[in-house]
Parts: sequence; structure tokens; C-alpha cells
Amino acid sequence: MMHARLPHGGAPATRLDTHPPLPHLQLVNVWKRFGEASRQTVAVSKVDLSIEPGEFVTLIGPSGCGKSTLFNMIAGLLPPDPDGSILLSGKPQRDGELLGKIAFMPQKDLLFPWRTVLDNATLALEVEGVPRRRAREKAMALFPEFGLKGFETHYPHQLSGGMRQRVALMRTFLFERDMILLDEPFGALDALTRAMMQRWLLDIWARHRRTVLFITHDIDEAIFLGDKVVVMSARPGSIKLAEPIHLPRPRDPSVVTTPEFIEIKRRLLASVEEESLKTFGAAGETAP
Ligand SMILES: Nc1ncnc2c1ncn2[C@@H]1O[C@H](COP(=O)(O)OP(=O)(O)OP(=O)(O)O)[C@@H](O)[C@H]1O
Repeated sequence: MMHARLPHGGAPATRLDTHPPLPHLQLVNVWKRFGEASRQTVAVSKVDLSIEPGEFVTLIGPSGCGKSTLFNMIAGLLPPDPDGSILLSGKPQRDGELLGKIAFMPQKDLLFPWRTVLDNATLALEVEGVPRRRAREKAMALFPEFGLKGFETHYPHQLSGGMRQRVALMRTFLFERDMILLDEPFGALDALTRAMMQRWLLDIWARHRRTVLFITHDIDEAIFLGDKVVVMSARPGSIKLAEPIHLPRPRDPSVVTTPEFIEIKRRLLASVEEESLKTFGAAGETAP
């Protein structure tokens, strides 16, 4: 957005100042502690993170480092401790205010087995109060793009793993929010399906231009998809590293064999492994 500033005298400004857009999401000193005093678990500590409008950010970290806790706080499902704040487009969000403002897809696809693919896809819209007919029209328009045309009246058990994930993603996209959180959406898929789904998701993202925060355990996936890869430390999870990925888009699968990709991977792998070893060490200390 451009704003012309008028100097005090009221004469027209001689130059235009540009104000960069506000970050879509800002986490400022975000903490989450579970339990009381001596039995307290600090799941997330002093997290500072900024995500720009339209950015695709991938989040990676060792098991149990607090990724899902962070995700739940951003989705408005869990209140952060009062130390810090979460801002959406520059506006601080008080308790409960975030709920419903961000679309999210949890780790499990949560498709209802007794509902058809179409009825699963429209679920979030129905909950929002969109009339059933309108919800169905909106969903039907997305079926070809999500590779599900012809499967509208199928039931989840009749679909492959990749198709189920596409139904869950379609439901998330249909819940029309500018920001989408995806918690390991491809974690359970075989390598080939996963690679296909990654390319497909980038394609969808390029067309719909939502802001995405994507949790993964896979470093290649994090680099291939992301504009920025964020590495979380071992619990209590904080941001250890935020690495911008300048690989050109659209990204071809062969990018993973380029020296640039391999160099980024080497750096990130060292960082993630250091944290995983801490988790591993801590588990060893408490073992009987
Ligand atoms: N409701 C809760 N009560 C108490 N402790 C919790 C609660 N939720 C999470 N924790 C603890 O907080 C820590 C972070 O958990 P979280 O599920 O956020 O990690 P994660 O990084 O998503 O793990 P994974 O990668 O294995 O899915 C863990 O030690 C977990 O046991």
C-alpha cells in the first residue's frame, strides 16, 4: 500500500513513502506451560515468529518440542500464557478471539466414515451456517482442482491415503480463511504419493495464495515447500533458526539435487540433529 505523506506545512510530499504490509501473523514472546509449579511442563518458551501475507512457512523440530502446542495456540484452540501475545495483521488477539479466524488441518484427517466425500468436504461450511446447497456448490467447484472429480458420493474408506488427505485439505481450503495451518498433512503417505502431493499443494497455493504454516518432520519437504524454514529447539520449544529459502518458484522436483538445496539441507540437518540429540539424551536420563 502506498501512502503520500504531507509535511507539516501541508505542501505535497516530494516523494512517496512505502509502508511494508503488516505481518499476517506475529508471535511475540509466546509461552505455554502445563501443570502447576514443581510438576510443570514448559512446552513452548519465548517464541518470536513473524509470517508475511502469502508466505509459505514450514516448521520443523524434534518430536515433543511443542509444535502441536504452538499450532493449537495459533488456531485459537489453546490460550497462550499471559507473558506474550499473538497478533493477526497487527492486531493483538485476546483470549478466544483467534478461534475461527484461521483454517487448520490437524494431523489426523478426521473424515467422518458415515459421510460421503462431498458431505465431509462441506462440514466446516455447514458448521459456519452456510446453507447446505450453497456449501455443496462451493465444494463441487473445487473437486476437479483437488483431483476428486467423480468421487463426490464415495465414502472415506473407498479412497486411497492421498485422496483422503486431499478431501481434508479441500475442507480446509473451503473454510475460506487467509491463513491455513497444516500439521504434518503428508506424514502417513508413502514417498511417491507424498512427492506428488507436495507438488500439487504448491500448485494449489500458487493459485489460491493463502498464508500457510506447515508442520513437518521431513527436512526435504520443509525446504522444497517453504519460503522460510523455521527450526524449533528441543522442549521447551523456542525458535532456533529461521532460514529463508530463495530457491526459485515454481519448483521442479529436481531442485532437491542442486548444490543450493544440498547446502541448505546440510545446515538445517545439523541444526535439527543437535536438537534431536538433546531430546534423545533427556529421554535416556529418565529411563529406568
Ligand atoms: N495438555 C497437556 N498437558 C500436559 N502436557 C502437555 C499437554 N499437551 C502437550 N503437553 C506436553 O508438551 C510437550 C510438547 O507437546 P507437543 O504435542 O506440542 O509436541 P510436538 O512437537 O507436536 O510433538 P510430535 O512431533 O511428537 O507431534 C510434550 O512434552 C507434551 O507431553
